[in-house]
Amino acid sequence: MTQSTPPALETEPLAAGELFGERIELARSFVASLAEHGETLGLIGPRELPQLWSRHILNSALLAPLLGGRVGDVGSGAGLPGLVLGIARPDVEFTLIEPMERRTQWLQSEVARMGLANVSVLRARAEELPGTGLLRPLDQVTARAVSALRTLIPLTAPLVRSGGQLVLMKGARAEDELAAAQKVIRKHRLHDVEVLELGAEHGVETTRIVRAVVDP
Ligand SMILES: C[S@@+](CC[C@H](N)C(=O)[O-])C[C@H]1O[C@@H](n2cnc3c(N)ncnc32)[C@H](O)[C@@H]1O
Repeated sequence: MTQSTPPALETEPLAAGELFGERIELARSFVASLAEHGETLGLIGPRELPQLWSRHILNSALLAPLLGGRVGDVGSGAGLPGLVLGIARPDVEFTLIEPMERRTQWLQSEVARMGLANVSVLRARAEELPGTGLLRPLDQVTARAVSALRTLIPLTAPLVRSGGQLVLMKGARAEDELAAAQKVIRKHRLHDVEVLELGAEHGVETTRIVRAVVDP
């Protein structure tokens, strides 16, 4: 019987230094830990290793310049984008909101291992948080690969203070999802809705962000 060789971890792209600056060692440490444990813990698939830096880590880090204040990341999973952003932006306070126990344990252990004082983990479903007192209204909410905008906006907008922002990572279908979400955009009184394309400025795969101001 032949044994297949596990796919190799992607070599760190040049843009990583640009995006993480002096935090690059912490980013490397997170990538190494995710590469070692991610598949066993069901956080990433085996085919993700050859694209771990470019498809996941740098893709998440692209949001860093858009953030400030208190930020919640809904559905963090392995830590994308919230934990990566917590590494890149130690001046911003992040709450990683994730309902699955195994994933929150992973997030908590990584936060403790890297000593990230600006990152906390909350085991919850986003829609169950408003009114509980567990989370003060946030300045911004991020999310990546959680659901289509039509369902994501009702999960995220109630967590944001009046005048705060949604910063939602979307792929090529951003405009289609926006068209299908017009009803919830009106219901949650979102305005200044825009699609930003990020990545080209760092020579990495581009990603599309839907950003909107919440005005309840
Ligand atoms: C496909 S994974 C994406 C994880 C990560 N954001 C990424 O980009 O790799 C979706 C994550 O959203 C979480 N999730 C699903 N519904 C949620 C909800 N209502 N509130 C908070 N998190 C939720 C799931 O547990 C899961 O970890």
